[in-house]
Amino acid sequence: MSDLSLAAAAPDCADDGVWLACIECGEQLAPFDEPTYRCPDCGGLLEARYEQYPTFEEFSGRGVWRYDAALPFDHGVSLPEGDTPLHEVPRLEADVGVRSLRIKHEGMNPTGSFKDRGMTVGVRVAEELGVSRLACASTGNTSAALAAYGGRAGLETLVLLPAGKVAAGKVAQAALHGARILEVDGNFDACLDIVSELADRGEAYLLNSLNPFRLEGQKTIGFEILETFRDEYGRFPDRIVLPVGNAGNTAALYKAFRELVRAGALAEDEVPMLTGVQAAGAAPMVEAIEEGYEDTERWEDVETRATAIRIGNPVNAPKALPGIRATGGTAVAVADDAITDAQRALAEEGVGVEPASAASVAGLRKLREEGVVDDGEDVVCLTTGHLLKDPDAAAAAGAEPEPVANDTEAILDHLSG
Ligand SMILES: Cc1ncc(COP(=O)(O)O)c(C=O)c1O
Ligand SMILES: N[C@@H](CCOP(=O)(O)O)C(=O)O
Repeated sequence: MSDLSLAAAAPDCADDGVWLACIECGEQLAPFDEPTYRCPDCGGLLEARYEQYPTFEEFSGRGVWRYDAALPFDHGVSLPEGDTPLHEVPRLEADVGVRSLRIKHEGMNPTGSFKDRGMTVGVRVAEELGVSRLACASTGNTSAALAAYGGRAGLETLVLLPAGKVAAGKVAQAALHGARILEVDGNFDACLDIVSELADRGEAYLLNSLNPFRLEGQKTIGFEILETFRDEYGRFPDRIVLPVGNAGNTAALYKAFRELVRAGALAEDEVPMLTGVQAAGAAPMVEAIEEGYEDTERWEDVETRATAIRIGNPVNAPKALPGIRATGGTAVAVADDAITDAQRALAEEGVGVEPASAASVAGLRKLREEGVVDDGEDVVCLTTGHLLKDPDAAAAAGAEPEPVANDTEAILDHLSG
C-alpha cells in the first residue's frame, strides 16, 4: 500500500527525478517509456512522484509554469493558463457569515475552465511520448481544453460526449478548435469506459484526469491559492470548498498540500479542509464519505442541471477520499435550485460562473446553515468554469429581457412604470 497520508515520509529517490507510483501497491514505473494510466500489476491509480519537493521560495514566473519545480518539465504547450483571480465577494461573505470568503475563479483560464492547467502539462507529456492522437470523454470542459491544447500542439483530437447533455458553449469550443466529436448514446461514465478501452488498445492517448499528469497541472490551483492567500492575509485559508465530478481537483489539491508538507513549507495543522460539493442527483462521493467507503459505488442514473458534474463513477475517488478525510473536510450534496441561487448570487457580485462551479458556494451555504462550517473560518470557494460555457443555464437563471418600442419617451415611460 502506498501511503497517501499527510505525514508520509518523502518517498525513495529515483535516478531521473520523476516517476509514477501506484497508490495501491506502490509499484514504480518509468514515466515516459509508454502511455500508462493504471498500475499494470494491480490496476490501481498512478501518481507522479519526485525526487525533491520545492518550497514556496523556489517558485518563480507566472501561471502554471511558475510551479515548474514541482512539475515534470519546465515548460509546456501553453496558451497561457493559471494566474486566475481570487475575488473578494463582500456581500456574499456577509450573507454566508464567515471570517473571509474568496472565490478562486478558474473560469478565467484560456478556454474558460481549470482543465487548461491539466492540459498544458498533459499535452507536453503527449509530445514527450510521441503520440499522435489525443482523446477524452467529457461533460464538455475537458473536450474544449483538449481541442484547444491539442490543436496548439498540432495533434489530432477525438472527444466522446454524452449526447444531448453537454452545454452549448463547450461543444462549440471543441468543434471550432478542431476536435472530432463523437456523440455517444450514454452518459459520461460510459464515454470514459470506451475512451479508456481505446487508450488501452493504443488507439489514442487518454487525457482525462485518470492520466496522472493532468493532475500535476491541476495541483497548481492549490499552490496558487495558498501563495496568494498567504501574501494577502499572512496565513493560509482554513477551508477550500470545491465542486466534485470525476474528483480530479480534489485529488490534485490534496497532492499539492502533501507535497508542501513534505517540503516543510506547510505545517500539517495549516492544511485547508478539503470540502467537496456534488449535485444531489449525482453524489457518489458524498455517499462514500457518509458511509465510510474507500471507493465510490457507481451511480448508473445521474441527473443534474450542473451538467459538468453529471458523473456517477468518479475515477479519482481512491485519491480524493483520503484527501477529504485527512484534511478534516467533508462532502455535501446540494439541490439544483440551490446551485442556481448561488450562481445568481455570484453573478450579482460580478463573478460569472457556470452551474457546476456555483455548487461550491451552494455547498458552503448549506454547511454554514448546518453549523459544520464555523463563522470564524477563512474560506476559499473554487469556481471551475465560466458563465458563458452554458449560455442556456445562464439565460434561464437571469431576468427575462423586456421588449420595448424603438422610442426614447416610450422607454422612459416603461422605466418609470
Ligand atoms: C465546470 C466543472 N466543475 C467541476 C468539475 C468537477 O471537477 P473534478 O472532475 O475534478 O471533480 C468539472 C468536471 O468534472 C467541471 O467541468
Ligand atoms: N467535467 C469534466 C468531466 C471529465 O473530467 P476529467 O477531469 O476526468 O477530464 C469535463 O469537462 O469533461
